[in-house]
Amino acid sequence: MARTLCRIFKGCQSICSLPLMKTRLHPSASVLLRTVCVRRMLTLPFRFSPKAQDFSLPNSSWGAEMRQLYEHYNSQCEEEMKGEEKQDWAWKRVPSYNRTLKHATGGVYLSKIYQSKARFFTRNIKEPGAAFEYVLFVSKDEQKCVCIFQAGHLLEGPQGYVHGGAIATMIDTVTVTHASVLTLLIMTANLNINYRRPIPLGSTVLIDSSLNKTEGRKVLISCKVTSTDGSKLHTEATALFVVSRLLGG
Ligand SMILES: CCCCCCCC/C=C\CCCCCCCC(=O)SCCNC(=O)CCNC(=O)[C@H](O)C(C)(C)COP(=O)(O)OP(=O)(O)OC[C@H]1O[C@@H](n2cnc3c(N)ncnc32)[C@H](O)[C@@H]1OP(=O)(O)O
Repeated sequence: MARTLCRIFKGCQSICSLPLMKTRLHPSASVLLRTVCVRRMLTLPFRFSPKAQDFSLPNSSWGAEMRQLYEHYNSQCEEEMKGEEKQDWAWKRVPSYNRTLKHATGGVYLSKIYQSKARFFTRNIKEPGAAFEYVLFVSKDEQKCVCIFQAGHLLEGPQGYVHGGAIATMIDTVTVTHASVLTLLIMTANLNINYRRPIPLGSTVLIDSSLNKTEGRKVLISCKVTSTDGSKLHTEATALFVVSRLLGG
């Protein structure tokens, strides 16, 4: 029991320790939601499991480019010591699980009872590297989110290139994660995508997401998919998220 409580606490801590952006929606509602979630977890007869695979860590399928970029951002995640003072991190890696509730709780596995077969869309293929291989980092200072995405062979659309729906899925995933850092319980209301240049299957690309503005319950984010050196623009998009009415907006 003590261990379980400790895990829940750590899960919530990891949510709270995610980059808290300068612009935030409903800060009190967000804290309230987190508190309510924890209370619910504690009172319901859920089964907990310590086994929560974090899919955003390197695996054998990652190519050299993916690894290099991962190292680049990951090295900026560590806390730096300057003199006596501990400096805050510039970037933070966002852990990724195959159930939505694990996302929201930072890895705490709540239940095998509720929709036990449900799996997060981008994390439901067992073979590493076969489909969506990605890792996300968020930047507190720049209010940005960057995703390194390696497109596996199961994502084919036109021969040799990535399916437009798979690209849309990744854009939705990256921007929704970015918006989730601002507030929980959001839904994609609008996703507007321009496909400029096809993405070769098996290649690694960067997906950059920037906060445009927040307006009441609305969060507007823009997103670009480019080659890893930034020279080729593959896709650009804007996304609108609406905070659930549960938060009293
Ligand atoms: C360590 C821990 C890590 C934590 C980090 C977290 C990581 C998180 C990662 C993973 C989590 C997993 C999450 C994955 C999910 C992926 C995202 C999806 O695929 S979502 C599914 C697809 N979307 C739907 O199914 C929505 C269906 N639509 C609706 O439910 C409603 O229409 C909704 C909620 C979007 C809005 O409904 P209303 O009744 O609440 O609000 P109204 O009054 O209609 O709109 C509010 C404002 O928004 C504008 N609006 C609404 N829809 C719009 C639209 N399509 N275009 C433009 N404006 C729109 C309206 O005009 C209004 O604006 P005015 O306040 O008047 O200025």
